[in-house]
Amino acid sequence: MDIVTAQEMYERDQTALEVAGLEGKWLMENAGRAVTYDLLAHIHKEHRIVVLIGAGNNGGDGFVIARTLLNLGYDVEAWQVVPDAKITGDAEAHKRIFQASGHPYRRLKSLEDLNTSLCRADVCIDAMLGIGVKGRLREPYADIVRLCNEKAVMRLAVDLPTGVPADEGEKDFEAFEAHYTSIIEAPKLSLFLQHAQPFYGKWSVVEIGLPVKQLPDHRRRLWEIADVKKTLTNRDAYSHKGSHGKGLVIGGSRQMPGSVAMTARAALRSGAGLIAISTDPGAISSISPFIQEATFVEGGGQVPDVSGYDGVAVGMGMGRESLRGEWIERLVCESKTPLLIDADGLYLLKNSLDALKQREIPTVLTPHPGEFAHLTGLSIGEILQSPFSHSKDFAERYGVYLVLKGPSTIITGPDGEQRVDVSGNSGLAKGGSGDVLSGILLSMMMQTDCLMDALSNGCVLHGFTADLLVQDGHSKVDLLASDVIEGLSRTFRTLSSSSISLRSLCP
Ligand SMILES: NC(=O)C1=CN([C@@H]2O[C@H](COP(=O)(O)OP(=O)(O)OC[C@H]3O[C@@H](n4cnc5c(N)ncnc54)[C@H](O)[C@@H]3O)[C@@H](O)[C@H]2O)[C@@H](O)CC1
Ligand SMILES: Nc1ncnc2c1ncn2[C@@H]1O[C@H](COP(=O)(O)OP(=O)(O)O)[C@@H](O)[C@H]1O
Ligand SMILES: [K+]
Repeated sequence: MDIVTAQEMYERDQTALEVAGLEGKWLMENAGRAVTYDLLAHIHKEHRIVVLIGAGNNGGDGFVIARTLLNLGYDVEAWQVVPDAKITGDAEAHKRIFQASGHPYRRLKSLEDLNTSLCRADVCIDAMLGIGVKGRLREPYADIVRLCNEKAVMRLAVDLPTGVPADEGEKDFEAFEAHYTSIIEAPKLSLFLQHAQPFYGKWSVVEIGLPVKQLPDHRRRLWEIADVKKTLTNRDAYSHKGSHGKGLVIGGSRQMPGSVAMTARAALRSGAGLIAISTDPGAISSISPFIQEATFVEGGGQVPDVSGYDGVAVGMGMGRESLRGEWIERLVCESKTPLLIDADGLYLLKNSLDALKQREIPTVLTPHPGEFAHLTGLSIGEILQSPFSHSKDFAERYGVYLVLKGPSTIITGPDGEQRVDVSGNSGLAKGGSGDVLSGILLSMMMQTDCLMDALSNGCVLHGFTADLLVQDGHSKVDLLASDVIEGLSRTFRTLSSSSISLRSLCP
């Protein structure tokens, strides 16, 4: 599923008009009807419904929604919250259809009247503003939004909750706090931003009839379990351990032995053929009981020879001694093996970023926002405000694959292509989750030809496993990173079972 900016959404409309002759009025009818049928899942016949209609095309959708609900026999009060002169174009055409259908509407004269209406209502549908919002809300929207947010009604939003910008970059806004948002055609960037997502509540996307094969490809999409199923490579009946990748995990220390153990075990649980661990000799005895299938290469003072491996993951639990920084630089400059750098490795990489540009073999960096802030010199706040553009700038500049982790993980390729994974839950907000992810990613990197697919699949497998575990057997409180490793077996069994509806298991 594509993810778009406001500008890209307008370009899609334009393409629909130019290529398929689909006029705005038709799209508005399609959008309004699709949203209505989507919202019906949350509305009962006895509910009293208020539909709030604003000045632009989102308001036009509102007239279609109000008409459709009234046609179906629901109890609806349609409120036009701006003067008549503001309703123009396609929205005005739909207002005329609404009136011609014999339905009444109310014009906002005082907030008092609307307040009375909202006090009686069970459901409030926000069709005031959508992707056209610019800057902070002006009146009457700001007052109306405050009024709605304080009422004990179910708040449903059309396309975007009024006041939430479609794009990244803006942080200070006031907005309608929806319990549910019915998104038109494609999610907008703000759905994946930590400061904007809560305004959407739960959400889903409705299709409105755009000519999908003709639309511009903005190379930014949501990656879901269905995509994983399509792209995950099968295990051949005649394969041998060498067919599934020989990986090396470099890291761990006497103080932090668990991290490499989890990375190695997660890689093997995700199908890697062979895994070796290069670590401090003093850490081996505490790691080996946890992962009997792995072999050991004595690490410590030396840069290990990585030439015999199909993939290397480096940095977890390694410590931050500057000597190791020299290693990382040598690995980056000299190794001809795909490299994944995480945790302390990222910290140490900071002084060698330019070396990344020389590499001809793929490099994957897997920072959380704090590590990405360290790498870029930006603040965590700046990263969270505009994660898509900062990721893209960085990946293109240094020629790397970047996995920016979080509740919405953004995977960016060196050519700027982006994928978003929203699987997972706050049970993963615990030390060790990132080490497990690195192991899954290492395994996927060695088994999938397309690295973007490998990384996107790895992120979804990690999050999906955590989601399965908290649905059954665990809670978000007790979940451990090592539970996720063991939970992978159920995920892979689920993926290979056609009898289970995967969609029903998605969050
Ligand atoms: N393919 C599509 O994108 C389709 C979009 N449709 C709807 O059209 C919407 C976009 O329509 P518009 O471009 O008219 O945008 P909006 O419906 O968001 O409204 C723009 C209006 O809001 C006003 N406005 C902007 N910022 C404001 C602020 N801070 N305070 C107060 N008023 C402000 C503008 O002056 C303008 O009158 C979408 O969100 C969707 O709901 C559907 O009708 C049909 C298809
Ligand atoms: N609240 C959350 N919802 C969904 N996923 C989360 C959440 N918190 C953390 N995660 C996931 O857990 C992992 C944490 O990685 P990281 O911060 O590197 O952990 P650590 O280094 O402590 O092991 C990432 O994959 C991240 O996407
Ligand atoms: K809206």
